Amino acid sequence: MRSDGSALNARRWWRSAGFAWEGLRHAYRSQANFRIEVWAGVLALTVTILLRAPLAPIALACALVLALELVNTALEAVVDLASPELHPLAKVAKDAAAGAVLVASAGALAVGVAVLMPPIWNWLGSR
Ligand SMILES: Nc1ncnc2c1ncn2[C@@H]1O[C@H](COP(=O)(O)OP(=O)(O)OP(=O)(O)O)[C@@H](O)[C@H]1O
Repeated sequence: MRSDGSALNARRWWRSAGFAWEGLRHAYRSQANFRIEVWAGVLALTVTILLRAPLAPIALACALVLALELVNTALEAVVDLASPELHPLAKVAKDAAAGAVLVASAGALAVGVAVLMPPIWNWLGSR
């Protein structure tokens, strides 16, 4: 009984993970900003690892920006579905979601500068 339930849960989890992966692929293909943020994140993580700087704040900042960009993409799709015509509330929804990405990006930039600048200065000074 119990093992049946676990097997079912594992299958359901993999199915949900597959849908989430499809969402990520869709965002990467259709959203230029998401592609830029993915590669900026890869660059930031690579530099962090090479400089042996603290990884957790950089990884969290990158994850926050990417997650909010995905939510922004989802919200844009829902707004376009619900309100194909121009509507002031559709504008509020899209602008606020874009604002959330902007706030997270500014925060991530601040974290990146605070965490990476000291080791970058040290590295430059030692050359
Ligand atoms: N249905 C709508 N009603 C009112 N204003 C809208 C509507 N759709 C879009 N807008 C306005 O146009 C702006 C850009 O909308 P759009 O859907 O092109 O978003 P975007 O951020 O450019 O999307 P993408 O990431 O796909 O380039 C919105 O932020 C909003 O101000």
